[in-house]
Amino acid sequence: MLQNPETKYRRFTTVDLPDRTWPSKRIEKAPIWLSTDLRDGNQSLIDPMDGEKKRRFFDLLVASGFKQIEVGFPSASQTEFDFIRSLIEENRIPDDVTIQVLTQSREDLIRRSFESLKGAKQAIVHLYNATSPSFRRTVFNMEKADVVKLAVAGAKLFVEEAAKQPGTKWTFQYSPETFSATEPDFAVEVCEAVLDVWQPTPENPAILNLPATVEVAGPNIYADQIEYFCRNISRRDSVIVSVHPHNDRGTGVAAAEFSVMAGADRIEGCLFGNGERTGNVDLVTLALNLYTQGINPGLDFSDMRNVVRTVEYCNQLPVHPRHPYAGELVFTAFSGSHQDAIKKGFAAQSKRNDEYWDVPYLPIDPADVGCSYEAVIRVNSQSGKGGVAWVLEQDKGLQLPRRMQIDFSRKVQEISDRTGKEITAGAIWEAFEESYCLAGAQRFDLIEYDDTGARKPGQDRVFVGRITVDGKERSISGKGNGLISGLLEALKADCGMELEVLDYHEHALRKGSDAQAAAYVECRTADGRTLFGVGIDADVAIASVKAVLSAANVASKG
Ligand SMILES: CC(=O)SCCNC(=O)CCNC(=O)[C@H](O)C(C)(C)COP(=O)(O)OP(=O)(O)OC[C@H]1O[C@@H](n2cnc3c(N)ncnc32)[C@H](O)[C@@H]1OP(=O)(O)O
Ligand SMILES: CC(C)C(=O)C(=O)O
Ligand SMILES: [Mg+2]
Repeated sequence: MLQNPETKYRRFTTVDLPDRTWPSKRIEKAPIWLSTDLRDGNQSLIDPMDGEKKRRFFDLLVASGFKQIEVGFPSASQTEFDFIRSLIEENRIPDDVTIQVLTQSREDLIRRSFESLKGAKQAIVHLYNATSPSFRRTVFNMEKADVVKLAVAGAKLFVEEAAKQPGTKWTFQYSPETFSATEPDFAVEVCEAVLDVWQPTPENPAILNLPATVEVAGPNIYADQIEYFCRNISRRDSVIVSVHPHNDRGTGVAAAEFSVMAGADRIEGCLFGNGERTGNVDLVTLALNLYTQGINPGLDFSDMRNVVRTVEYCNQLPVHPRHPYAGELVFTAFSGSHQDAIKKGFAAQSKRNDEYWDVPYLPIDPADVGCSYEAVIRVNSQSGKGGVAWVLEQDKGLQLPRRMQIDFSRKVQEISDRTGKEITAGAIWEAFEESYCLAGAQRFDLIEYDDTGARKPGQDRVFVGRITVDGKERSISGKGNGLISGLLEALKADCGMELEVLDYHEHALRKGSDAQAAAYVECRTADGRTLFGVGIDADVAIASVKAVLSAANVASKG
């Protein structure tokens, strides 16, 4: 039995901001992105990355367009320190990319951090100390004034250490860790004290990073805190307001988006939301959320499978198959009505003149993240005729007429009900061949035919052919006003197979396939059954003859 939460957990205090403006704002441009995969992401891994994995991740981040990358916590370990040294000494940092390192507000750690950055063209050094009541009480045993002193001491050391390395363009960053659980006015007070030391200017701004170290409230409250901070911090033009949402309540992405609406300029997070506990905010989702609003995110995830592969390798953690934009299943519909709508959506999209993406159930064009359209529909017992037809069309180029789709979909449904499993494109094709007697020896098989006799308007055509019937060769002939009716007549007269054609379709197959045409017939048998046949051949006339024989074979099966 669950405990009574009323006596166990406190409600989060809201911010007194009745004139908040962020809810009616829109995001108009991409924020500055900072990937902390190599620091916050790395510190959450079971086995932290070694130098090789860190380098691979770093290269991926650069290739994806990140201009600011937190590369580590240099005072944490020799591995961290050496990795940062190797980036600098091996000249691996592009000129337009700035690396960032994190340090606590402790003298030895700060000095070591600056040491790790010797020779860097530019760098962001990131200072933090927790500021919330619980941390003040429990972790530091400090009053507010002492916490301010701790931050100021660190800030002063930054200035001192930076002065020793004038060849580097330094940017200073301060995080009041646990900002979202800190009294809003105290967060401003600590940051003001740090700014007083750093004296930022619009040309050389400081970064104030406001973390939801643990996400303890709804994203709207975080946005209120950010708007409050932006309104009350001095020197706003000399400060880059950065946010660092974690995802403990599962609303990290919403918190990040709301906070940009509330005035934040920059977001720190990790690819696919890796990070402490439930993770840092997911930068892939944020970037592609912007992209699907028509805003260039400045990040490139057009080869998503490669991004997923590399991140999975480096983190030794899987990306969930339903992860937004990136999971293996996020563009896949199994259910019938979704498949129907997607299939119609693709057809409508190709007919429209504008380029705007508008396909039901697909908020992004899968091609934009390097995915093919084949996987958008897969078939199981939840699927309908549209889905089955889609798979056949993608896989074999066949465009089944509507009533044949219904006929074949029933057969696929029987299989999926029986197996309870997904039916692959290969299994669908096998079922198709089996249903319409396309593979192996059949009762009626075409050897050859001729209908090239003289034709005059109004004159009947004569179908003369050789077929096998139950494996034995037989000559057949029949008259009709066209090829198919001549064949029907021949089948009736010479084989006792009476069929009436109710509907006929044919289409060319897409370039590159061996066969060039497919023909479909819907027939009624003498005993009133309706059934279908299909013929596929390089020659459209032969395809139609095969389609009728396919129907005759289906009729013979009973
Ligand atoms: C929210 C975040 O992600 S913050 C980043 C967290 N990341 C990491 O901690 C990864 C790297 N860290 C490490 O490798 C180690 O913690 C080190 C090397 C930095 C320090 O290790 P140690 O010296 O053994 O100290 P330890 O980790 O136990 O730190 C706790 C001490 O630091 C103090 N401390 C914690 N944060 C800070 C801070 N931001 N500024 C100053 N002191 C701090 C604590 O009060 C505690 O002090 P006490 O020993 O006097 O009680
Ligand atoms: C160090 C800070 C920015 C942090 O990672 C956090 O508070 O989550
Ligand atoms: Mg963090």
